[in-house]
Amino acid sequence: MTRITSVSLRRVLDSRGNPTVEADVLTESGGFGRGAAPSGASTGEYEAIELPASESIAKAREHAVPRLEGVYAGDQRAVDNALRGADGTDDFSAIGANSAVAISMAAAKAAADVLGAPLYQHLGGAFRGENFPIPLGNVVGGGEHAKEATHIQEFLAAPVGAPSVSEAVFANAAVHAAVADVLDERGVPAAKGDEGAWAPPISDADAFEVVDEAVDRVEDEVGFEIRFGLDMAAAELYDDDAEAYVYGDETKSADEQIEYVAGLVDEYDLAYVEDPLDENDYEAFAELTDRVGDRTLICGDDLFVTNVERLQDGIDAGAANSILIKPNQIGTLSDAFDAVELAARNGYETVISHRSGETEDTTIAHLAVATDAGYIKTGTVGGERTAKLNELVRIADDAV
Ligand SMILES: C=C(OP(=O)(O)O)C(=O)O
Ligand SMILES: [Mg+2]
Repeated sequence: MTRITSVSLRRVLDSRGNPTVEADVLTESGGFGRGAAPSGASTGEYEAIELPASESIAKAREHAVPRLEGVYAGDQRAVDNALRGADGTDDFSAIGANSAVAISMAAAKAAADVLGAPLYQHLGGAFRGENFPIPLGNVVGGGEHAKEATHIQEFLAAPVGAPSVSEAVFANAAVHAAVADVLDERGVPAAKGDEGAWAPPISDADAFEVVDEAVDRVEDEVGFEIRFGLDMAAAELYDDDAEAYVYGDETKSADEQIEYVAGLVDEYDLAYVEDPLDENDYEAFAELTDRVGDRTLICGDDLFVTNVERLQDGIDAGAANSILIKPNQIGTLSDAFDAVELAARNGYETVISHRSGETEDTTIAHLAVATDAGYIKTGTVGGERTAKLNELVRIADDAV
């Protein structure tokens, strides 16, 4: 029996030290699941709404919890429909997407617990667990995740030739360490940003050199192909009034930005470019994808916000060839699955992603395996990041 008997909610710390929502779901037969909401810093304009943790908890206790009692935890759509019904808005602004996503994930885990199956198998079925995503590892970063560092938000190691997920995870950690060596050799001090990437006070051009060198060194060491990619988080660089992308004292028009990114793809053989353009500019996304989409992934994060309607607009426009999936951007696992399925039906690659504010929750590692995602973006070092990476290693080792 997987009927939900209780849902409890509490405030816990996230990796930035901010309060976030944790949910516990219990079922009639003693199944237990716990989920915690992550939180973004460079959030997209069209994301579901996160409320202050205390307010979200109070609203969810009043409106959602009574509706969830008696619902089958194993029927994820019923759980998520109950959450949507309790909220009554399109963007979870009534109870908060933070409580919604924490409950949605906790219910899935409670159902898996009742079944005695790993979460990825409950979500993805019996034939999942053979394919693993390539982890994209943030090794240098700035933007909204670290002040006085690069304008580009994330430089991401992409160990595309790794023979196993474990070797890929360790390769990314080695690139992270090699970046520290290269920075040290150049006499550049570096703190870390929100996701554990190095946040050196250097130009974007210098960061490309540093990451390229670090990747080369580790590639020589491990003997398989490692490339790198970017999350430009360009909506954060875009100034609506100036109609330009602002890089400190320099600005670029949309055409110049397309030219710049296309040049970077070729110069550095980039495997992946996320949000290279503003979240409202489908047309520019389409132009860039037309130019370089045959040799790199152009991924929409703030552009699509895990939302099937925005993704469909992108598919119609030819904008991008991949989508970032962040369950808290949309509020439930069912909605996240719908976005993955629409993407897959249209030949878009999927990249399951963490947020810059994270917890020890490992749901996204299971989600990536369950959905057969090509990639996962979940950092490189730091406890809240390694929680997901180590879970992937355990799933591959059949040890969850
Ligand atoms: C993980 C990201 O950052 P945030 O969680 O701050 O949106 C991102 O932009 O992809
Ligand atoms: Mg992003």
